[in-house]
Amino acid sequence: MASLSGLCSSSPSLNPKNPTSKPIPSVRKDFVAFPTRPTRTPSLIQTQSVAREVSSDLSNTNDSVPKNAKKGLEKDPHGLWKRYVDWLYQHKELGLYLDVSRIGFTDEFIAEMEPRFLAALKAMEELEKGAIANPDEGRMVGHYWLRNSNLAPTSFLKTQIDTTLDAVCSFADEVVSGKIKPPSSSEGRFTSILSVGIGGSALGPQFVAEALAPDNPPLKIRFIDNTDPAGIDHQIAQLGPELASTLVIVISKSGGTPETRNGLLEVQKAFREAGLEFAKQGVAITQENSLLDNTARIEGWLARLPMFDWVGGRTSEMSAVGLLPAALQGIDIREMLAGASLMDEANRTTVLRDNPAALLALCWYWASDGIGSKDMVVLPYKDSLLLFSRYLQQLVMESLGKEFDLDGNRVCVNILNILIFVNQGLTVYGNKGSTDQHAYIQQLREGVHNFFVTFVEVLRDRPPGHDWELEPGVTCGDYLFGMLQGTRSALYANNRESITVTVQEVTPRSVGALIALYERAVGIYASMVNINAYHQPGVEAGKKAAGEVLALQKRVLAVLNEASCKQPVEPLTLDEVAERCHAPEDIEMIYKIIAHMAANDRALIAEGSCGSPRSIKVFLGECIVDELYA
Ligand SMILES: O=P(O)(O)OC[C@H]1O[C@](O)(CO)[C@@H](O)[C@@H]1O
Repeated sequence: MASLSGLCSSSPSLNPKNPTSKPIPSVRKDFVAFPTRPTRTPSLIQTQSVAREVSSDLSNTNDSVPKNAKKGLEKDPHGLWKRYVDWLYQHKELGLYLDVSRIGFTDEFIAEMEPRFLAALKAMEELEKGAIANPDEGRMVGHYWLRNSNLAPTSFLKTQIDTTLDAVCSFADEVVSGKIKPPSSSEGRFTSILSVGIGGSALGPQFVAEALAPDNPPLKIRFIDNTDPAGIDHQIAQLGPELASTLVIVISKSGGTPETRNGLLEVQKAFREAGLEFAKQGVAITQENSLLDNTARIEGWLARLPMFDWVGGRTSEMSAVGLLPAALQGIDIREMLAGASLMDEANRTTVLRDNPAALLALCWYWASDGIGSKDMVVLPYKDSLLLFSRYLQQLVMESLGKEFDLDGNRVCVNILNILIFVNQGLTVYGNKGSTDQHAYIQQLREGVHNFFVTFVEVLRDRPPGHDWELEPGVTCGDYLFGMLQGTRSALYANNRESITVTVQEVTPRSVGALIALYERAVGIYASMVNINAYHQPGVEAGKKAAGEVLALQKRVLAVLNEASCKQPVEPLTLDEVAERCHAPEDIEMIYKIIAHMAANDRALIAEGSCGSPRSIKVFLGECIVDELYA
């Protein structure tokens, strides 16, 4: 019998199909139920988060989840106030507070986690010094250098960072001042930005625009962040004649992401149709010599700015990716960088109580048992921070959602003396308060207990001089405040844990600090659970499968085209198409391809209907004489 605490190697004998595997017991924390103060043990996790494989004959195990029992949450008001004061973190210069008192961690837990915390900080130190912190891709991880280039491990990298920042600032200044202008707009200056990019090449700029863009920015921003043709058409239609004064920023680290390429091609077509010269209005932000970079260089685009190999997409907000769009909207990017840098500084201390990112990571670990057994609901009580949860979704989930740890093992946990494999991750969702009060907070208060909350509080309601009392002694912002505090209390009363991050105001400085806080918390948490936070192997699987679907579609088209070029036209059943494609096992996908083409008038159904796949006979509307279809 193996030790019952730990990380397990992925031995083939643990395959779910292996007959030696035992069924997963249905275990829920609620089974250890106490009416007011539930005692939870970290080794009991919710069934929805457990993996499918179980074995009681495991080797190579060690600690994955501390075994100290979770105590009930403090409910005594004096005890709670003491806990609040004892653990309250404040960053004076940033005006940022972190309250972790409503997470129920114990002193024993902190003591038990200390070695991991210190090891994680050591790993962060190495990372900042330029270690290959992303071993799979053999890359350094250098987003922290972006806000303090003196930290860059070589003078070459420092110069790259400084030069790029200067280039971003001067290009933005020249565009905003009208020195760089669109070639054929009556406006005489650029008025809009159309940002084309996806994932980390969109989410940061979207979050920052929503949070910080002034009401009347020098350039308004729009985004194309998908390959949805209707969505793209909508953005272009909304621009209308303003396309002539629109700066198109195409952002892709790799320079080869299909959705972004498609967005670019669609926008270029719109430019052609409007009689505009795209190159004079196009900017590329990408790695040197990527496909996008080469295209931009050959076509002579207005500007090209670099993305660095050592900056991941989801941590690229402080690179040209986030800085250029922000600067063009009149956002003070040096303040954003300063906020991030101050936060980074704070997160280097080995004193846990003074390290906000480590506090966050420990809370996540406690609340989700170090295996993501609970979701993180992010609730900013401020409209302008609406996109924070969406931004964090990628930052956290793409970083932490991993099957294997850094040693190539899968995590396993002990549930009632049975070891169960779990994949790592931490689910993030949320919108904003108090809007969500009228949507899903009912479930948070009384429904399935599978989450912890992060409240984001902004102390300043609106700029000075604009406030008024809509009833005696009470402003609109007081209501928002009351809703936040009320929800926090009501959730806690029902044993729902929460963290509260408070900032004075939503400013470039505080937004920079928030981004830096979460970037570091993710890094520390990943170290604590021994995973690579900086790669995304799972995303590749979906991309590869999408490529295979498109390759199959081309074969389907060729087969249909051949039959449709016959005289008379030969409508084919799905079985016939699959057989001629030499892909009988892909018949369902072939059906979906044909149904999609038929819905878009690119294939004609001769017989039957898409609701009865076996009845379908299909052909193309015209015979295409093109070698691509051969
Ligand atoms: O900037 P790129 O290379 O276009 O990638 C966009 C996004 O795609 C991903 O690689 C996932 O597919 C993200 O990590 C990244 O932010």
